[in-house]
Amino acid sequence: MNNVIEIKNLKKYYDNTRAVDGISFEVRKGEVFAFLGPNGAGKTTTLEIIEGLRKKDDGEVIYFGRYNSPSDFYIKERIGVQLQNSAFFDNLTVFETLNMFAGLYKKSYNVKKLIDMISLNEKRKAKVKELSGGQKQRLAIAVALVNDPEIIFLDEPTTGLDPQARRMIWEIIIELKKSGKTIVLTTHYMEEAEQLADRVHIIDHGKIIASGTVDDLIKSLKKETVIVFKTENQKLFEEKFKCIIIDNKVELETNNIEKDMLKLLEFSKINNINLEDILIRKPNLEDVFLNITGRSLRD
Ligand SMILES: Nc1ncnc2c1ncn2[C@@H]1O[C@H](COP(=O)(O)OP(=O)(O)OP(=O)(O)O)[C@@H](O)[C@H]1O
Repeated sequence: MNNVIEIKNLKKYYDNTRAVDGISFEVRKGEVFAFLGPNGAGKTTTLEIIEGLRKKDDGEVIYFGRYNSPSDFYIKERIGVQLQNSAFFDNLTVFETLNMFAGLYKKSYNVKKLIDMISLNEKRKAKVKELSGGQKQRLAIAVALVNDPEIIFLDEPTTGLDPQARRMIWEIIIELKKSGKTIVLTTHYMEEAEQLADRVHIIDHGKIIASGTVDDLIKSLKKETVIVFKTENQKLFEEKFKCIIIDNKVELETNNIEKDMLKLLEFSKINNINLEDILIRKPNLEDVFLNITGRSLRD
């Protein structure tokens, strides 16, 4: 039995919003499973239903092949949850906070080791209110680990953090995977999914619109290269070459870079148009999302 979680036809509607619109997937033991999607796609709602924090309207959540209630004590002892916004007691120290949470479980991780794991040793006596955003987020992950869970849910663990703080969290997640934990992660950062995930499920308007390994998803585009440039005449290129405009740049996906590059340059010369900041890159998950939805992940 390799699936630790199976989700069947999950639904959650709010008035006119189909927050989760009939999604099914499974999470395999030991993998980093990522939900990638823009704001409002339904990631948090899905996660919170699986965690037992929100009620579903329909569908099934099955843990370890047989338990269908996340609020069962058996399940609670085996999962760890980091919410998108965690509220801690401002005046407790890092050590006191973790010690308090550890006291809630039958089995708990050694708090000193946990502090080591999240590299907050120097801050163990600091009060929560004195921590930086990245340090607070690492504390939130440590709280999720306090019961030494088999499955860890991380809801947008690096949102709003600077690149260095983000990397520190990525390293913690990589170490957790190495130690055999299963990690379910949501993110709207394509790089995060690319760096960490064994399998990515792209979610939009409450539906899973693509899933697979990062490589498989990118290969599904069937394009080898993307030419990116800036110009003041974006519309002209959009019409003539079926380019996409994203972040004020023009992007052309191609399987024949020499031919298409020449065409672009000739066209710009004939029409006396300047092309600036030309670069060539490999396709990424952002392109996958764009090709399916016609929108950018960051819209
Ligand atoms: N309690 C609620 N009442 C009404 N609508 C809600 C509620 N919670 C979520 N929604 C709506 O459901 C949709 C999905 O929201 P959800 O928070 O799950 O998305 P998300 O992908 O996690 O986005 P974000 O990254 O912004 O958190 C959104 O349109 C949101 O406005």
